[in-house]
Amino acid sequence: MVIAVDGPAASGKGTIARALARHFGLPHMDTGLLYRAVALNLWRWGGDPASEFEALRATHELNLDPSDQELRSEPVSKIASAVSAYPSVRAALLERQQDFAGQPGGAVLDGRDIGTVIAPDAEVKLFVTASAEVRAVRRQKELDGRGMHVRFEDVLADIHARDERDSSRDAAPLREAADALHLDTSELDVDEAISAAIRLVEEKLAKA
Ligand SMILES: Nc1ncnc2c1ncn2[C@@H]1O[C@H](COP(=O)(O)OP(=O)(O)OP(=O)(O)O)[C@@H](O)[C@H]1O
Ligand SMILES: Nc1ccn([C@@H]2O[C@H](COP(=O)(O)O)[C@@H](O)[C@H]2O)c(=O)n1
Repeated sequence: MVIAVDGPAASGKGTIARALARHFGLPHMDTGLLYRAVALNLWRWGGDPASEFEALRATHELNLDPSDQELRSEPVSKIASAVSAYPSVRAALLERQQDFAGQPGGAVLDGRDIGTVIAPDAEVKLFVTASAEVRAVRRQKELDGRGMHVRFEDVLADIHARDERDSSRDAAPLREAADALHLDTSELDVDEAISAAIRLVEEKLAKA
């Protein structure tokens, strides 16, 4: 079974995807980390994020170490958002994601284009969202926890900017798939959001 989880920045899709993977005993891929790894490569060798050619070079020999704290740093987040708009960068990362989704037994993947591009035939698609303000509160708290103190207005502006870039790009824009189940977590805490997601998946499987 493949479960596709998409949604905007800090909507809680990663938290939900990890919990679904645990609940259903499936492997999980956070596809945002791939774009972050490309961004980190580019940043470390001083490449120019405005150059699609240089961004594509940064996809070569991609070593992804999810424990690398720099993957989640602000400069890398900004570069990841920029390079993810390049069609050649997306194409370079496609096979890795589709292979993961296609493994025997299935998988859970979260990102922006899982239900629309990576796994359009996924048995279950969730589109996780929350208001921009709620997402900014969550992101600010997360950054605080990592010792990075950023003004709320700046976090909110960054969320708006990322939403705009992710939804307006030509290559695999952030879109809710027509057959996705919509989950708004604005009023839900983590446990409630996870329970709601598990319920939605189980209801969908029961109908199949
Ligand atoms: N329902 C919720 N209520 C409160 N906090 C939440 C909820 N869901 C997630 N969070 C917290 O919000 C932050 C962002 O969550 P998460 O990383 O799951 O979002 P995301 O959509 O995967 O983000 P991104 O795509 O930007 O990496 C985390 O600190 C997480 O613990
Ligand atoms: N399937 C995806 C996943 C991510 N992106 C872009 O990567 C950036 C980092 O992703 P996070 O989920 O870790 O925040 C993000 O800004 C997206 O633009 C993507 O395009 N497609």
